[in-house]
Amino acid sequence: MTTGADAHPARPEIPIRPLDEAALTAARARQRELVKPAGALGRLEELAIWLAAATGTARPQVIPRVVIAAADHGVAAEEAVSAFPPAVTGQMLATFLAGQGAVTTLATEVGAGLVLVDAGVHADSVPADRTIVRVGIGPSANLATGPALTSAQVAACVDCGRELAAEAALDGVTVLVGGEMGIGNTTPATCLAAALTGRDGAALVGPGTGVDAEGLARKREVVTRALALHGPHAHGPLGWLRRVGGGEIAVLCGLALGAGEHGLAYVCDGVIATAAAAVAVAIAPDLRPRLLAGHLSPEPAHAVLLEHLELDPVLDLGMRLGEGSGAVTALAILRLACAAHDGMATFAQAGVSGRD
Ligand SMILES: Cc1cc2ncn([C@H]3O[C@H](COP(=O)(O)O)[C@@H](O)[C@H]3O)c2cc1C
Ligand SMILES: O=C(O)c1cccnc1
Repeated sequence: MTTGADAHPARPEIPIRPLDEAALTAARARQRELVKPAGALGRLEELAIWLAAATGTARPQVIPRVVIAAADHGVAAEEAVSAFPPAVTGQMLATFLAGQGAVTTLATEVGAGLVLVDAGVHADSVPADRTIVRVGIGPSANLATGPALTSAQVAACVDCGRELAAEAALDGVTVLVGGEMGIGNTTPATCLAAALTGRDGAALVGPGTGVDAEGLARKREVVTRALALHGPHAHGPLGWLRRVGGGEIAVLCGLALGAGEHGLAYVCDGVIATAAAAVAVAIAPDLRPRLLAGHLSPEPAHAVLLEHLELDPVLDLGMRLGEGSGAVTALAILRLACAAHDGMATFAQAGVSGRD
């Protein structure tokens, strides 16, 4: 396997739609007129204004879709970095299909549509269901001994994510959530967090699914080894994505980019989805204002990524699952924010006296 320099350009040109200034101004003005003291709904006001700007309408609606990308990882098979076996990735896809996973129950409750993507699940454990979108690649290679993906695999995954965002826009979706399932994927996510922020990788390693002290030490060693192996050769965010990423992370990177291209809002979940979004922002910096941090995960790399992206999480509930579960939970708050923004009367309409 080659560790030669990355051949592809670091920053392909991806046109990101700017926020809609007119909708932003109109939504801000509306908030000032609603029958409450200015600012009294706190972050709910900001959320409605943000969604107005992101979706280009003064009275925005949350029409959500969750794309769950799944992949297996050579680093999980070969370096024992997870508390669970790789077979769980495909088994959880089957659980999602049955509507019985955490994210699927939460998504049903907030009325979000779901799309499942196979971005490299082991062929012997992936469900045969025809509704699953298939990128057509296998599990990533062990990032501790060589590049995780080939350039062609990265391109196929990123294109798949961008296409799913385009389809969502055509279907009238306004808010996209990227979720993931991939045993071992906190390891690539932590590598990417270190690479993008310049922080020490070992210090960003967390327990993921709950590895013991020995597993944690092994994970730190693996992350340190991977960063040392690839650092001298990696050029730009796409180079890092190829070397230390994974299929589901590349799909979610493309999904976030696609949200930017098609004028959708994008809600980041935990450490893996946020690492993917951070790669997308490194490729296309104009994407950042379209992102919302749904929640804060206790994985150390997550806080560092959010700080790097200057994103303030909506929720801090100690959730450390992934799947998109934290972002979907935040959709409930976003929906309430929009309900108040749209449904409240103005002072004039309600016949309520304004400030002295
Ligand atoms: C049953 C089960 C359901 C999950 N749903 C999400 N994850 C989460 O855990 C994995 C990452 O943690 P690590 O790097 O430690 O393997 C990913 O699949 C992530 O989505 C799950 C993990 C398990 C075991
Ligand atoms: O932050 C997350 O999303 C996360 C944390 C642990 C395991 N899987 C996902």
